[in-house]
Amino acid sequence: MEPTPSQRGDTLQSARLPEALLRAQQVNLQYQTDKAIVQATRDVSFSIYKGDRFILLGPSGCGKSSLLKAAAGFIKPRSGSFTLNGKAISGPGPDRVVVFQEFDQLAPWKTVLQNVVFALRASRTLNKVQAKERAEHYLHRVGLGRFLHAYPHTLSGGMKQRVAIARALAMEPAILLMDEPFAALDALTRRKMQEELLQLWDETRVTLMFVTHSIEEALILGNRILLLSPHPGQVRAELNSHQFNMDSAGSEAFQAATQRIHRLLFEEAEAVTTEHASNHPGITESAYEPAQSTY
Ligand SMILES: Nc1ncnc2c1ncn2[C@@H]1O[C@H](COP(=O)(O)OP(=O)(O)OP(=O)(O)O)[C@@H](O)[C@H]1O
Repeated sequence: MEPTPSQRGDTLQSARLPEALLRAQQVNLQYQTDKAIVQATRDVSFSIYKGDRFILLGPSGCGKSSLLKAAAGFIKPRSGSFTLNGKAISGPGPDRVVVFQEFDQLAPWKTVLQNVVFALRASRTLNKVQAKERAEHYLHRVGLGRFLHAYPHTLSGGMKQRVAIARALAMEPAILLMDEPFAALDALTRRKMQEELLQLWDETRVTLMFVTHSIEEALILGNRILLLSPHPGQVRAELNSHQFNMDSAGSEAFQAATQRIHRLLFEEAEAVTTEHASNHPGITESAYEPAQSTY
């Protein structure tokens, strides 16, 4: 049967991509050192859509952190551009908040609550009462309601990281930029934090850009993964991975996806192009699919 005009419209609508929230176009990042110019990334392009859990995955030194810093506005591309909602990124802003690895993210002389309130007050959008209410709300959300008045040195690594995430979420940014946020944690805590991040995402649908060099972490957390080649980082492939979650690790499809990503990352580009995504039920290539609930 012929589709009705409205059905045809729906099909066209669903085939159309949404506007990108954050877009990198042909980004070349370089560092000038005493001795030489270090090319960190070469012509990297990608688009992150609202609600994505977008992962930058690649070996050490491929430029993941540099891309995140450039998206945050801390460093400027040598050429190419970053845009947020179509506007060029020219410096840091409250619409992009970064969570780093655990080390020293919190002021040790401030309580948990004061740390979050301070960040909110610094952005000058909330008064004292509003900032306190917002801070308490997000600290409860990450399960730290009983630790509002604790000092950072009395918290475990995982709890400190939760404060940093609550502080970032409390800023209600357009995108949360996370640079290996769980890398310094032990394996069990890391797994718990991954689970909590997915739960938080389910509740908030915050857009995430997440840097990791762990294939497993990328598959568990991401709905889309950008694979970068070894130094200097170039885009190797872009994959959809929303079908995996905390419970998938160890499954056959998960193992197959892990092996395939490993090959894509570490084998020669020519060998990679001979392989086709349809041979691998675990992950699909390129075509955008929005993030879905992880439970
Ligand atoms: N401040 C800097 N000055 C000079 N070179 C730098 C600087 N920061 C990074 N680089 C170089 O740029 C390249 C990319 O570094 P970057 O930290 O972005 O990689 P990465 O993929 O995040 O690595 P890792 O996973 O080890 O953190 C590397 O060769 C690195 O040595």
